[in-house]
Amino acid sequence: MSNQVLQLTGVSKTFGSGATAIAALRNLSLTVHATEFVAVMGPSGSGKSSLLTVAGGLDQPTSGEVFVENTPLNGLGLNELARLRRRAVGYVFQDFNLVPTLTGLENVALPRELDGVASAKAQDEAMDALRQVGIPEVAHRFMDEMSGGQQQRVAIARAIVGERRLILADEPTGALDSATGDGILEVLRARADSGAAVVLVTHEARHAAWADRVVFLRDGRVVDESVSQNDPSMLLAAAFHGD
Ligand SMILES: Nc1ncnc2c1ncn2[C@@H]1O[C@H](COP(=O)(O)OP(=O)(O)OP(=O)(O)O)[C@@H](O)[C@H]1O
Repeated sequence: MSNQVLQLTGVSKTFGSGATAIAALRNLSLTVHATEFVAVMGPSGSGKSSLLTVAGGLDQPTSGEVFVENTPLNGLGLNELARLRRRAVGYVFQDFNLVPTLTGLENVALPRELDGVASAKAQDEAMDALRQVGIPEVAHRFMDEMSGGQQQRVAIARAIVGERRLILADEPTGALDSATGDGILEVLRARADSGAAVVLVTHEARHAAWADRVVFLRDGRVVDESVSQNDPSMLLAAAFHGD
């Protein structure tokens, strides 16, 4: 299907080798289409973050293939991979990964400018993204002048700026109070509704209710998938599987 934004086929990821090898992902396959919002849940160590880093081309699978917008990542050189990541993939890291010497606005505009968008346009887009996550007031502040929650929202704005088609978010609401966290889920949902594919790692069953589908991992494998938004049985399943 042409509207596949992310496809993992038979992906395994092993850290280390020999007796101490750790299998983080085992023969995992997953397809996420445009307009789809998928929540990934599972116990600590089940491979959720590994799934995201491999899906976003930040790490290579040990075996199997990853396609982003039908482009096989393993066929790309480093520069091409970096370009594809900037253009197509918005990534929210657990530890935000913001540049401390840049302002909030500059952090959000940076990937667009690196991609050749004129500075004024990149800054307009960045301001729009900061408004969407509810913090236009931090545009001209540096990281050490922001709360943890504000930094987290800058990281989310950077991931959604410029209409990226694949949004990968690793526990993006961790530093936020529940009302602000819900606001972020709303932003991610709206991104999916307007054409992006969204993959969210979360521990919170409540957040999974925003998703079209919940994928449960255990020991690096998909052990269950629940479909249908706002289905109470899905919430129960999510609560059961969460740790
Ligand atoms: N860089 C690494 N080197 C060695 N082992 C790793 C590395 N990254 C992850 N692992 C191991 O791979 C397995 C899966 O880790 P991963 O971080 O993907 O799980 P997770 O489900 O995201 O966990 P959490 O919910 O605690 O963040 C774990 O056993 C972890 O210890």
